Amino acid sequence: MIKVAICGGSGYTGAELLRILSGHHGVEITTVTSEKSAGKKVTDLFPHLHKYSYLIYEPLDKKEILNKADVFFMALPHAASQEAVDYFFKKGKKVIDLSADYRLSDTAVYEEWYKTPHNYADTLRNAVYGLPEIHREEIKQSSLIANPGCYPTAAILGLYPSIKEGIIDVESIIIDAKSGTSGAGRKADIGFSYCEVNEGFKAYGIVSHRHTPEIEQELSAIAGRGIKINFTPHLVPMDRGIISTMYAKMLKKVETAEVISIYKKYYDAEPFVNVLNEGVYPNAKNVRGSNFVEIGLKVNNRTNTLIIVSAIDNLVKGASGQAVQNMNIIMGIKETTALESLAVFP
Ligand SMILES: NC(=O)C1=CN([C@@H]2O[C@H](COP(=O)(O)OP(=O)(O)OC[C@H]3O[C@@H](n4cnc5c(N)ncnc54)[C@H](OP(=O)(O)O)[C@@H]3O)[C@@H](O)[C@H]2O)C=CC1
Ligand SMILES: CC(=O)N[C@@H](CCC(=O)OP(=O)(O)O)C(=O)O
Repeated sequence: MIKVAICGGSGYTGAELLRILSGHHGVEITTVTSEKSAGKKVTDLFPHLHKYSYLIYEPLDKKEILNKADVFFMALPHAASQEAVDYFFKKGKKVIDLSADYRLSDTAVYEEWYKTPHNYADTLRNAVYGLPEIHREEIKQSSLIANPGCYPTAAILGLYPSIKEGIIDVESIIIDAKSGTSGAGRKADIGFSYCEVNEGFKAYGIVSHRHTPEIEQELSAIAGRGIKINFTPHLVPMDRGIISTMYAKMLKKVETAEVISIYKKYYDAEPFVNVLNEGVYPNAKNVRGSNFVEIGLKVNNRTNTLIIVSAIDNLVKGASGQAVQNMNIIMGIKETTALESLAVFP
C-alpha cells in the first residue's frame, strides 16, 4: 500500500483527490491537512466522501506528518506550497505539487508573474512538468512533479501536434479559453459568489494571466524557439469544465481530415486523449468528472487558419486526475489506475 498525504485537503482539488483515490486499491490516505478545519472530519465538510469518515483534518505541521506518507500531494495555493514542497522533497519523499510554484523553470519569470519571491531555486531544478503526454519519460525518473495548470493542460495538448509538425505559424497563436468557477477554488470571494457568476460570462486576466508564461514555456520547448501567445481566459457559470478554442495561421496547405489523422497518430497510444472525427466538436459535458481530453479540429480555408478546440474537466485532467496519473507513473503502477471512469453525462 502506498501511503498518501494530501496537504490542502479541504479545497476543491484536495476533495477531488480524495474522490478519485477512493477507487485506487493500491493507496491508503493517512493524512489530510487544513488550517481552518483542523479537528473536523473530512465528512463534516464533504458528506459525499463518506468512505473517509475515519479521516480528520490536521494542520500542516511538516515534521509531524513527514513519516506518515510516501507520497505528498500539495493542493495548496501558490506561494503557500513552496516551502513544504522543498521540505518533503529534501526528506526523500515523492511530491506532486498542484500549485504553480514549481512549474516555471526560471525563478525570475515566476517572480514577475506571481509577484512573490521564489526561495527554492535548487529544488526547482529537480522538478518535472507533469504533462504525461509530453514528459512521461522524465516523470518516471522524478520525485518532484509540478502538476500543470488547468488552462495550460487544455491549451498545450491542443497545440502540441500542430507545432511539432510545423503545421502552424507559432507567432500567430490565439488561445481563447473558458473555465467553470471551481477553477478559482473553494475559498470565499465575492467575485465568485452566486449572483456575480450565475448568468454571467466574462473575460478576465487579459494579457496578464499567470498561465501565459507557463503555456509559453512549454510551447517554446516544443517549437525549439521562444513563443509569445495571446491568451484570454473567461469565467462561465458552470461548476467545472474548460473549453479552449485556439486559432493559428497555417504554414502548410493541409485539409481538416489530414490534420485529424496527424493528431490521431500523435495521441493513438494516449489513454486519456480523444481526438474527435471531422465535424464533431468538444463539449465540456463529455469530459465532466473524467480524466479525458477531447480535441476537435477544423481548417478554415478562407482565412488559412487552423481552429483547435480542446475540452477538459479543470478539477480532473486539469488538476487532481492528472496528479493521480503522475503518481501512478512515478510509483510504477498502471497509469490509468482509478482514472478509467467515463464522464458524467448529461
Ligand atoms: N481549482 C482548480 O481547478 C485548479 C487548481 N489548481 C491549483 O491547485 C491548488 C489548490 O487549488 P484549490 O483546491 O482549487 O484551492 P482551494 O482554495 O479550494 O483550497 C486550498 C487549500 O489549501 C489550504 N490552504 C490555504 N492556505 C494555506 C496555507 N497558507 N497553509 C496551509 N494550507 C493552506 C486550504 O485549507 P484551509 O481549510 O485552511 O483553508 C485548502 O485546503 C492551487 O494552487 C490552485 O491554483 C490547479 C489546477 C486547477
Ligand atoms: C476560473 C479560475 O479562476 N481559474 C483559475 C485557474 C486555476 C489554476 O489552474 O490555477 P493555478 O495555475 O494557480 O494552479 C484562475 O484563472 O486563476
